Amino acid sequence: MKNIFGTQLVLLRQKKKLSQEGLAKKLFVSRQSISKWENGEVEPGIDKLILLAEIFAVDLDYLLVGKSQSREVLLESKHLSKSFDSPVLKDINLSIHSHERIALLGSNGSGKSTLVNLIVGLSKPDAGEIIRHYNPKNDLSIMPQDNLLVNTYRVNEQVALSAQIQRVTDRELINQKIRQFNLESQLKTAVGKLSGGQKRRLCLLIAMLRPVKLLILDEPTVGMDLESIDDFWDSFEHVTGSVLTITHDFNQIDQYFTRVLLLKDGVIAADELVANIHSNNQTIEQWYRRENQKGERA
Ligand SMILES: Nc1ncnc2c1ncn2[C@@H]1O[C@H](COP(=O)(O)OP(=O)(O)OP(=O)(O)O)[C@@H](O)[C@H]1O
Repeated sequence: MKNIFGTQLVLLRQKKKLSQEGLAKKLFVSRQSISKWENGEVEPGIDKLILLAEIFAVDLDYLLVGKSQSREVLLESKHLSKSFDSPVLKDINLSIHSHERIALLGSNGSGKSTLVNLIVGLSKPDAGEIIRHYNPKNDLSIMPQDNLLVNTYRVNEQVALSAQIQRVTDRELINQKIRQFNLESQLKTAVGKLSGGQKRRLCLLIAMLRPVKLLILDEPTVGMDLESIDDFWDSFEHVTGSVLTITHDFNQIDQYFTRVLLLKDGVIAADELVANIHSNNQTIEQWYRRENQKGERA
C-alpha cells in the first residue's frame, strides 16, 4: 500500500496545486507528516485518509491502491429545451458522473438557474428528457440561494430539527459534521446572530447531513465578504458525492472543482476539465472570459 499511496498522494496534491505545507494545514498535521506519508515511511490514520479522499474528491480505493475510479453516470440530459417569453435553453445535452465537482458558468440570464431547476425537478422541460440514475428522494440534496433557517433557534436546535426532518439519527455523524464545519463553538448561538458566512456554512452542513450522490448549490456564497467566502469553500472540501454549483467565485473554482460547464446561447458552449485548463497554463477566469467572448468579436 505504502508506495502506491505515497505516489497517489504526490500526484493528487500536485494536480490540485497544493504544497505539502498547504495540505498539512488542511489536515491539521505537520508538513513533515505529509512528507513521511509521501515517502512511504508512515501511513496516516483512517480519519486522515477519509479527509484526504474528500479533499481530492476521490475514492479511498483510488487513493490507497490506485484502483481506477468508479465513474458511474448519475444524470443525463438529452436535448433539453425550455422557453419563457423567449427560448432560454435550446438543446442541452449533459452527463454528470460520480466524483465530479462541476461549476456551471455563464453570463447573467444565460439560463443557469433554469437548468438547475430542471435538474432538481422544480420545473419541467418543454422538450427533451432527464434520466436520473439515482433516487431523487434519497440521493439528491440542494442548498438553495436563500437560507432556510429558523433565526430564533440555537444552532444545535436547528441542526437537530434538520436531522429529524431528514431522519438522520446517528449522533456521532452529526457531531462529526459540526466539527468539520467549524460550528462547535456556535452551538448555543441563535441562528439569527450568526454571520453571513456562518449561516451559509450551517446551510451546507444541513444539505450534507445525509451522504447523497448529487449535491446542487445555487450561488452559495452570494453576498458574502471575502473571508466568509474562503471559509465557506474550506468546508466545501468535505462534500462527498458529486456537486453541481452555480458560482462566480473564479479563484475557488481553480482550487475546488474538477469540471466547468459554460452555458451560452441556450446550449452548453464549453465543457472542460479544470486539469486540462490548468495544463494549458490558464486560470478558470481566463478560460471563461475567452470562451464566453468567442463569436462576439467579429
Ligand atoms: N419563471 C420565469 N418566468 C419568466 N421568465 C423567466 C423565469 N425564470 C427565468 N426566466 C428568464 O429566463 C432567463 C434565464 O434566467 P435564469 O435565472 O435561468 O438565468 P441565470 O443564468 O441563472 O441568471 P443569473 O446569473 O442572473 O442568476 C432570463 O431571461 C429570465 O428572465
